[in-house]
Amino acid sequence: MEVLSLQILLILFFLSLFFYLYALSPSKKKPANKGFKFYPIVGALPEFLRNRHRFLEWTTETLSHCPTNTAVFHRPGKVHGIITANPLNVEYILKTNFENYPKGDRFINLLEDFLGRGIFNSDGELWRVQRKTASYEFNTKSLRNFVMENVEVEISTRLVPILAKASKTKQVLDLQDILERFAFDNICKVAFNVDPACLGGDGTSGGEFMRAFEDAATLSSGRFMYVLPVFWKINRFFNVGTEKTLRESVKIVHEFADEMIRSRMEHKTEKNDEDFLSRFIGKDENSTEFLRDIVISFILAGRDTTSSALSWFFWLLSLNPDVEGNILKELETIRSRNGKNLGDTYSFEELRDMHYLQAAIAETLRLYPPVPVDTKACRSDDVLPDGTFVGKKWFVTYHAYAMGRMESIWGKNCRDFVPERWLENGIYRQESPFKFPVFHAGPRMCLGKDMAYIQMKSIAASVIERFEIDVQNKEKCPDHLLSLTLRMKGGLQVKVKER
Ligand code: HEM
Repeated sequence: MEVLSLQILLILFFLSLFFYLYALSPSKKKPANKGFKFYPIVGALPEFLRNRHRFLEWTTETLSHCPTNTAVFHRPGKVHGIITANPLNVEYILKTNFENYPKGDRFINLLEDFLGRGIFNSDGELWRVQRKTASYEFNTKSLRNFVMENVEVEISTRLVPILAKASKTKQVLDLQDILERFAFDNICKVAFNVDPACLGGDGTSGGEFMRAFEDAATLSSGRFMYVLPVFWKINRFFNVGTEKTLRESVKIVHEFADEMIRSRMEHKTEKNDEDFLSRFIGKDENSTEFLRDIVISFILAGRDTTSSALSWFFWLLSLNPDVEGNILKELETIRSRNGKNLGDTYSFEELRDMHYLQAAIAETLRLYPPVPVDTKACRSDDVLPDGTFVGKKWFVTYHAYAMGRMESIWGKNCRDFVPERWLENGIYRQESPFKFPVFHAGPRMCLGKDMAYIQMKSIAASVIERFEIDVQNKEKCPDHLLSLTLRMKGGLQVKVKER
């Protein structure tokens, strides 16, 4: 409580100072490039506090008014950085001068209590070693088959029965919650061949693990929103407030993962080696802690990303019945071409042939990227391709959400939902990952992209061909809930009806 009062006092102090100095003429020092307003001493803090609840829209508006879609950001305490939505800069940061833009200590420290130094939260040699093993495993056919199999079982034994039941009882469901449970079950199977049964099953211990994981992810990422890092560090030191909850959640997650690892190591030869943990355990030199960090990073990466994408996809579909009609037509064509009945499992090749569905999902990702902003640290002074200077230790953020809404990249209809923009003669066409960095780009590009599309297309196809999804209050765009991924505040309330 005392710590909270101290924070409030400090914030009030900064705000009073700001009003004293600038309330009557706030635009005098406006930078020439129309970027963020900033003031001596307090930097962009007043603007940040005023817009924190609409962070993505505020930063998108600002970037779209800057000549090169890049803006400098000053916060108190020597925290400087740039935010960019410029594809040339993105290519330079993520690929051309990759070594100069690591995640950096600031980012790593924020997530370290939870993620340790897993692939998602490490740089340099530690990252390289994990990346090498993981990229080999991600490209194996056996992993793809394992994923396909698990997705199919989860769809047919849990997802479809839940929706069918709700269709009979006319119950309102939170589709986002269902998709998150689906993704969590799925990624736990792939990560360590354990079924937490969060969707449908009784989910007793798995449910606790999922809730703790959720809290740990949300509270760790909440540290990004502190005005000064010292505030969360004080809370952590005294073990109060959200830091106390975070510590408890992390403990549950770590204990659950440690137990999985211990038992798997004891019964090494009994389980088949399809999941990630077994594939990494194969290398004897890895410690339990190292294995835990890797597995937790994978769960984090594969958990909320696909469910976030699909939640926004179903909301957009409810506003665009013509797109839904085109997807239904595509599915019918594939079924009749291959002599399949409604409800039969789609093979990998059939999923690959769903070009229109892929385009509709990519279009969703463009407008609602699950990882809307991503931050790196600058190792030494540099100048970006658009001429922006970046200083040593500055943060460098690329803004995937803003990039999806830039007229300079996507043209006049950049805010419209148009799957056709991804198609050339009916065939899905990839975009440059620097224009569309939704899966990151360069050496650290997402390893789970193909896995994610398999999962998203399988779920979307199975749901759309069997059910009409009636999104409640669909005209209102759901509010954003920013944790590490872009989720919907209050979930996605739907009624379903069997076709
Ligand atoms: C729609 C779904 C997904 C999106 C949009 C997405 C996006 C991203 C992004 C933006 C990054 C870079 C994060 C950073 O370094 O700051 C990333 C990294 C990563 N993703 Fe995904 N992801 C998705 C699904 C998945 C899935 C299902 C997995 C499977 C486990 C996965 C595994 C990974 C891994 C391991 C990394 C770390 C790569 C590295 O640092 O070398 N992703 N993803």
